[in-house]
Amino acid sequence: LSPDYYANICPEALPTIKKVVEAAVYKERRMGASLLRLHFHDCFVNGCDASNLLDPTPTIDSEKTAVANNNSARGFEVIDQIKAAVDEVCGGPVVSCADILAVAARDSVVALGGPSWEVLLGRRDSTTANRTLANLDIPSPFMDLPALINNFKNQGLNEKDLVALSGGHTIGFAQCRTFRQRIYNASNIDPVFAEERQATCPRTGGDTNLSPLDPTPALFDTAYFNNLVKQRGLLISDQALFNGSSTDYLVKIYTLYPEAFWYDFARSIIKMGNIKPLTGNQGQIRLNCRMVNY
Ligand code: HEM
Ligand SMILES: [Ca+2]
Repeated sequence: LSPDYYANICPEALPTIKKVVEAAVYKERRMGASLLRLHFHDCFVNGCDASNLLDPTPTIDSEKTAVANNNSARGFEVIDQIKAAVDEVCGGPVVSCADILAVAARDSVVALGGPSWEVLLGRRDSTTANRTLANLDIPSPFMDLPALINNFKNQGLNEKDLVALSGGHTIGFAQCRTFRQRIYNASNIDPVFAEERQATCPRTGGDTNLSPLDPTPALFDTAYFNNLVKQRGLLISDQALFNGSSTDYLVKIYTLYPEAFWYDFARSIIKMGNIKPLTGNQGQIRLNCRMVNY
C-alpha cells in the first residue's frame, strides 16, 4: 500500500471522496461516526477488503446480518454515493471500495474535528464475505479487558492500539440493547450517569433507543477518556479500559494530553488499515460496492 497509489491513475479521487463525506456529515453529523465504524468492521473481518459492504445473495454470506452489524451498521448509501462520484471523475472503476472505506473514515474524523493522517492505498476488494467470521472477530460490547486485548491481538494490534482505537467512541451513538446490562447491573459505574441513561433505556423495551457514546458525540475530542476516568463509560467494553488494570495509565495519558491521543489514534488506524489487504491481482475493483463483479 502507498499514499499516492491514485496520484497518477486518478488525481481527483481523494478530493472527490472528501467532498461527498463532508456533504454527508454536514447533513447528519452522526454519519461521520457510522463511516468510521464501517472501516473498523471491514478490517476486523478478513482484513480491509470491503467484505462488509456485500449484500446477501445465495452465494454471498453477507456480514451485514452478523450480530454487530445487524440493524446497526449504517452509511452504506453514502459509500454508494462516493463510489458513483469517484467512478465518474476517474472515468471508470479504478478506486476500490476498501480504499473508499479507509479514506472516508479519515475524512469523517477530520470533519468532526479530529486528527488527520495519510491514508495508505491500493487495497482491492474481496469476492466473498464471511458472516461466521464477523461474529467471531468483531468485538462484543460485553467483553472484559482480557477478552478485548486478546481480540485485538488476533488482528496484530496491541493494548495501545486497543485504547487509542476505542477512542473512536468519542463520536456516535449506541443502542440501549448494547449497554442495558451495564446501566442496571454494573458496580463500576457513576450512579448519576447510570440513572441518566436509564431514563432513555428501560429495563424492558426500547432496545433501539440511542444514547451518545460520550457527552459530545459530534465532536472528535477526548471527552470519551475524561468520561472513563469518571466511571461514565457507556459500554462494558469502554469502562473495561479504565477499571483498575493495565490500560488505566493510557486512558489517563489521553485525558492529560489530547495530542497524544491524536497521534496514537492516527498511528493505530493506519496499522488497522494494513490488516491483510488484497493487492496486485488478488480480488477485484468492484463496480458496485454491494456486489461482486460477474
Ligand atoms: C474495542 C472494541 C469495540 C467494541 C466492543 C465496540 C462496540 C460498539 C457498539 C456496541 C456500538 C453501538 C452500536 C449500536 O448500538 O448500533 C459501537 C458504535 C461505534 N463504534 Fe465501536 N466498538 C469497538 C471498537 C471500535 C473501534 C476500534 C472503532 C473505530 C476506530 C469504533 C467506532 C465506533 C463508532 C464511531 C460508533 C458509533 C456508530 C454510529 O453512531 O453509527 N468502535 N461500537
Ligand atoms: Ca473485511
